[in-house]
Amino acid sequence: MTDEPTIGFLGCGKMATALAGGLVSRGFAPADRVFGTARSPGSREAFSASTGGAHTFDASDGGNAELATTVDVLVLAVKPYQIRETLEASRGKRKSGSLIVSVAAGVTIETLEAAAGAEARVVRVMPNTPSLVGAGAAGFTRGTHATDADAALVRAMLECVGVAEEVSEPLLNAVTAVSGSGPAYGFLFLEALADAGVRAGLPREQSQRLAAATLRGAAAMVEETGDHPAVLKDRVCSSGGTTIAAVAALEEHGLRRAVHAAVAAAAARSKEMANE
Ligand SMILES: NC(=O)C1=CN([C@@H]2O[C@H](COP(=O)(O)OP(=O)(O)OC[C@H]3O[C@@H](n4cnc5c(N)ncnc54)[C@H](OP(=O)(O)O)[C@@H]3O)[C@@H](O)[C@H]2O)C=CC1
Ligand SMILES: O=C(O)[C@@H]1CCC=N1
Repeated sequence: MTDEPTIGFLGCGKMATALAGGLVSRGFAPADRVFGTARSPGSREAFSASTGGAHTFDASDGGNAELATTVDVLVLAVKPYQIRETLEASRGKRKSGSLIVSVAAGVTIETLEAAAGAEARVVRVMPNTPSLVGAGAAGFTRGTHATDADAALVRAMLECVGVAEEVSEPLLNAVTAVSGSGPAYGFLFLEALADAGVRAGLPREQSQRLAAATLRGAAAMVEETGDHPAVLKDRVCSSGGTTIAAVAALEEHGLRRAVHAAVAAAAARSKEMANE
């Protein structure tokens, strides 16, 4: 493999577009070393636009095989139920020495290796869509034949667009539930906070800007101070003040229970998908 590997996304939908877009805009790979495949022109055009012109192949017209032949890193980014079939179809067509990276939720290393063929080097990744803006959070686990160099390459890719944690495979269900699906929880909370601000009288755009900057600020405080979130929360809560009144309302309405239930549901679903 060269210093600058070619990276191909088999399936160029929402996750592939976010990851590829982030990798190109953050300088991990120039657009002419990034490729994608999909069946519809719409998917391919959106991928190309978000990556500054990465070339795409038509999956309905032999494009998946062309991609497999072309790239050093083959990122499987179709729906989980399509992974086995598309990976089996790439057998005997993949570029010599290429690395397979799957971003599919719930599809195990065992399934990937069985579909890819003997000795295939596989890394399983759970990224998230904020990769597009360099604020991703990902977990990954290496397959039986993946080398230290493969793991280092995947880590470098993921760290170019955010943070990356190597975990044992069973923990990928938890990673999926916390950071893979997590942006949706953040967006839901942010939408609710902005709505509530509108209800309290703020114009919509101002409320949304304030809500987004506040959540970003809270996350940055946790990351940059290393303080426990509870300590930071306590510093906002003046005795008899506004914040503790709001915190009490959140506790009464079951915020913590709701978050626990959400993460447990996502982790259970991820585990279940391994058997589908
Ligand atoms: N969305 C997210 O936040 C995250 C998703 N993931 C994982 O990423 C994967 C993709 O999810 P997501 O991006 O959301 O889904 P999308 O539906 O947005 O993307 C799937 C892509 O696959 C293409 N496709 C379908 N069939 C084929 C085929 N036979 N050959 C090549 N391409 C094909 C689709 O385009 P077309 O229909 O035009 O062919 C589409 O571009 C999933 O496995 C998911 O678990 C992981 C982490 C986060
Ligand atoms: O909802 C899903 O199944 C995918 C995996 C994590 C985020 N989106």
